Amino acid sequence: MIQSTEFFWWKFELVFPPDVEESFLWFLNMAGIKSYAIERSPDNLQDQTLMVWLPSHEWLKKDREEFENSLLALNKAFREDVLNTKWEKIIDEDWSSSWKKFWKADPVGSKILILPSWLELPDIYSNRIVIKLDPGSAFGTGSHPTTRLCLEDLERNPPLGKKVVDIGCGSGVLGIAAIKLGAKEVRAIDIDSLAVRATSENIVLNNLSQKQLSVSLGSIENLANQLNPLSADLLICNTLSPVIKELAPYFFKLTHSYSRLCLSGLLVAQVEDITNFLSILGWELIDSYSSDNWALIRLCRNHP
Ligand SMILES: C[S@@+](CC[C@H](N)C(=O)[O-])C[C@H]1O[C@@H](n2cnc3c(N)ncnc32)[C@H](O)[C@@H]1O
Repeated sequence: MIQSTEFFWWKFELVFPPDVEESFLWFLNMAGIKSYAIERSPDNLQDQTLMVWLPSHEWLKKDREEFENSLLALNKAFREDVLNTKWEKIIDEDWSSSWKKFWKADPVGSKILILPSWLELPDIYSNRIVIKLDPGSAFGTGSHPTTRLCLEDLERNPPLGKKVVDIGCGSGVLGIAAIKLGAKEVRAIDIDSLAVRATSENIVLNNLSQKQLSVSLGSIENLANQLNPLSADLLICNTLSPVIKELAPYFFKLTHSYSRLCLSGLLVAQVEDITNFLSILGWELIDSYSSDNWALIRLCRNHP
């Protein structure tokens, strides 16, 4: 039995270059770590600091050493030099408020504002479409380039009156944006129960109804195998390239002849490979956009 006085958080910090972020986030996901924050340089080009908060009773000395060694080995694979790491004991502090201080109201594109739920709307952004977010422990603060690419794409191609499916919804940010930009209905799904909880909470925060935006736990096959799968006009999926490849065979089942796919989470270098892969499954590239080495692609069906 753990006494409350014995409990504390380990805050671990690691500085890393932006081009290896995908690998580090993938590693954290694999290690089951969902509570982290990243402090980025304003231009997203300099080294950034990853912070994770680990409960002391689950992360004993050997676990922390193993974790740090695996991260450093990953880092070495990309760079010759080993970057500094730091462990800090955080006593009497709730991790969920520790990372909140790294968040600000964040304008995206020309119309959207991501507003952390604990902040007031700054006057200068009062004419923007506000998406209130409390990400809980789920990915999707809107600050990651892959999420921004999706939000900008929704802004460029507002889904007016459309039915949308959001696979891997994280905090629900994309589904909420889709509704606020005119979508009729969004079905969101995620394999992570924390993401489903965060999305449910963010639906309420943004005064949306379950009819507008519904969320469920599972993967694409759960949606596709439902008695009445939604025939989506737009399918959004922001996750990594290997996951998109796994999900792709289900895209036809959830869409119709004139549907569009909006896929993000890809590295620019992966676009050609994934486009060729999707072409075999009946999807044709319409557009691609990139930011900081990340890419988003839009596709339509190349046959009915
Ligand atoms: C990069 S995050 C994107 C979150 C949010 N959509 C955004 O754009 O910020 C990817 C999300 O996909 C979820 N995910 C990964 N594999 C999945 C799968 N096979 N089916 C559904 N969700 C999945 C993860 O749990 C995570 O929440």
